[in-house]
Amino acid sequence: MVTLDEMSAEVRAEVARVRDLVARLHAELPRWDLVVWTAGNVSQRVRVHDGEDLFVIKPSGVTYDELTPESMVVCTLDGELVDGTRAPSSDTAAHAYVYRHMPEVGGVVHTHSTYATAWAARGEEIPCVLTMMADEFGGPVPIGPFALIGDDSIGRGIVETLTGSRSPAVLMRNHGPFTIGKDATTAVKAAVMVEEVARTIHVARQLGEPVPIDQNAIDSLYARYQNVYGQPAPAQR
Ligand SMILES: O=C(CO)[C@@H](O)[C@H](O)COP(=O)(O)O
Repeated sequence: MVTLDEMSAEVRAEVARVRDLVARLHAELPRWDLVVWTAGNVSQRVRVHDGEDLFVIKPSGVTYDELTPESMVVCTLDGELVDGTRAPSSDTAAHAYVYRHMPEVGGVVHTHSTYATAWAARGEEIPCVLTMMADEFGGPVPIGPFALIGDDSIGRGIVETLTGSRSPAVLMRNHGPFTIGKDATTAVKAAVMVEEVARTIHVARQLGEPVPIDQNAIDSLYARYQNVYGQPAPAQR
């Protein structure tokens, strides 16, 4: 087993930075009411230029108020422990599978947020009937297959469902949302947004049938939000 101490100073410095970031991002899950007790987890890939990538994930079953950068666990993309004093998340295999099969993904988040998980319990995708959905998801939020925790099943379901999809979120049937992003911050944002739209559309459906948005409008909204929205990128010096 490779250990972190055997790696370059550059890798060790990047692992320390990602540990701090992932520990701070875990606090966003209870902050946005996306988890209770120890449910959910966040990870981020550590890109290693002259070797195999790693990723940082939370330790299993540790309450959010006890999570620190030092408690974060470092694993290989095969889910093998590289550094950490505690057992890694029970979703480590799922995160690892996503990182192995979706090289563009830098962050993975799992929550049990109430409304998104309610849609997962019914195995029904969230229809794209809000401009916010078109912005963030580029269409509906899809349902992934039922899969037991502990092996590659969940990871395979995430990859099979999201490969080729605009959506950064998948509702794993009878389980809950998993989100991906270019980094963990982006994946946490997707977790916050999928809960928001799940709740809003649930409320809308109590009052009647939501009105669909024309596909051309969805495409236009998605392109604007993904490429224009927000502050312009700083000019290259
Ligand atoms: O969904 C499950 C268990 O069904 C897990 O994702 C828990 O929600 C978090 O597990 P740990 O990350 O604490 O191991």
